[in-house]
Amino acid sequence: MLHATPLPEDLIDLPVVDAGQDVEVTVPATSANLGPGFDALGLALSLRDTVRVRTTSSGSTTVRPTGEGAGELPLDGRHLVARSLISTLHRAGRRAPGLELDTVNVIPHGRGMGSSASAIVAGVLAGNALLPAHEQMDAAHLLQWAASIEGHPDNVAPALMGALAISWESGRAFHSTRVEVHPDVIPVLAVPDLSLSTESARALLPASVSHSAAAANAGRAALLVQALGRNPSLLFPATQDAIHQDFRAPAMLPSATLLRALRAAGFASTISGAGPSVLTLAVGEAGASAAEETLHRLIGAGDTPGAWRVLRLAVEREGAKMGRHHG
Ligand SMILES: Nc1ncnc2c1ncn2[C@@H]1O[C@H](COP(=O)(O)OP(=O)(O)OP(=O)(O)O)[C@@H](O)[C@H]1O
Ligand SMILES: N[C@@H](CCO)C(=O)O
Repeated sequence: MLHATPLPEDLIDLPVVDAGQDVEVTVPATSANLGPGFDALGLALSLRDTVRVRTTSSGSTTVRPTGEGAGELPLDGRHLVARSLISTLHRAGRRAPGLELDTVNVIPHGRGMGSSASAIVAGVLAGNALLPAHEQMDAAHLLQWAASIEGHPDNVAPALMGALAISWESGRAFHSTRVEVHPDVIPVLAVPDLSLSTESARALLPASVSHSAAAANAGRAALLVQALGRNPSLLFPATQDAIHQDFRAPAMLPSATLLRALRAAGFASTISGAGPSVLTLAVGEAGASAAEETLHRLIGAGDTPGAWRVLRLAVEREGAKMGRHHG
């Protein structure tokens, strides 16, 4: 992920974008990996963060966050949305005359629900919208730029496009295609009160995996696209992973325990993103109710310490949305 960088001296002379602009962007949460699709598959979820950006002539950047993370996040240009916005302007050879950001955060942070990707997408889209029309990036470049800031495309792509995104890397370029999800698929999330940074979770992964594990994941990931798009009855075998969840389990033991119990009960459950939330892909309203009841029972049994939130969501069909305030 992008790290805080002070404005280098040679950027101070960049031309500014217009002051007095007022844009708003909303971006969905996402769940990446979905079991076997490590760094490739991601699903948009029906929770949205909102960011309103005004360009001012103050010469400084002020962020007013509310909701998730408020009180912990930086209130200036180090804030991830602001950093992503500012770097998008610099990429185009521009800078802001001054910025005011108001953010309403609903997506939990460090829980495997794509909060950093949503923040980056919000900043990149807002920055792009502040540029003169002929300097703005198209959809392919927005994906490329946002994924290069995040480091991998699997959250950024569904945050931009909605539904299921299949992403791949070719050389240093990220690509993605959108797949419509079967209407019976209902995501149910179990979100613990402890957070885990993606950076720490990635540090637990081995440099290589066996040929047989890679082959198993390739088959299940292919099956998962069919299961999510057309035949949800295949979701249980399609969500089996062999290359990342076990390696990360020591950093999220309650989540690993919950995942094992859910799969033993026949639910298509995975670790959401880098964890520690647990995602269940339920089928139909009855399936989602059964998942919720099972989750409450397992959490109540005391084998998974800590406080948990159970969220019955929907697959979000729409990706990030931009608007502009006038007057
Ligand atoms: N809306 C936001 N505004 C500012 N910073 C944010 C926001 N959302 C996330 N961040 C930053 O990103 C960090 C979380 O990112 P991280 O990649 O570790 O987890 P995640 O994106 O929530 O989970 P995952 O990538 O596994 O889905 C937060 O601790 C915070 O520093
Ligand atoms: N594919 C990423 C998703 C979390 O950002 C990971 O598991 O590390």
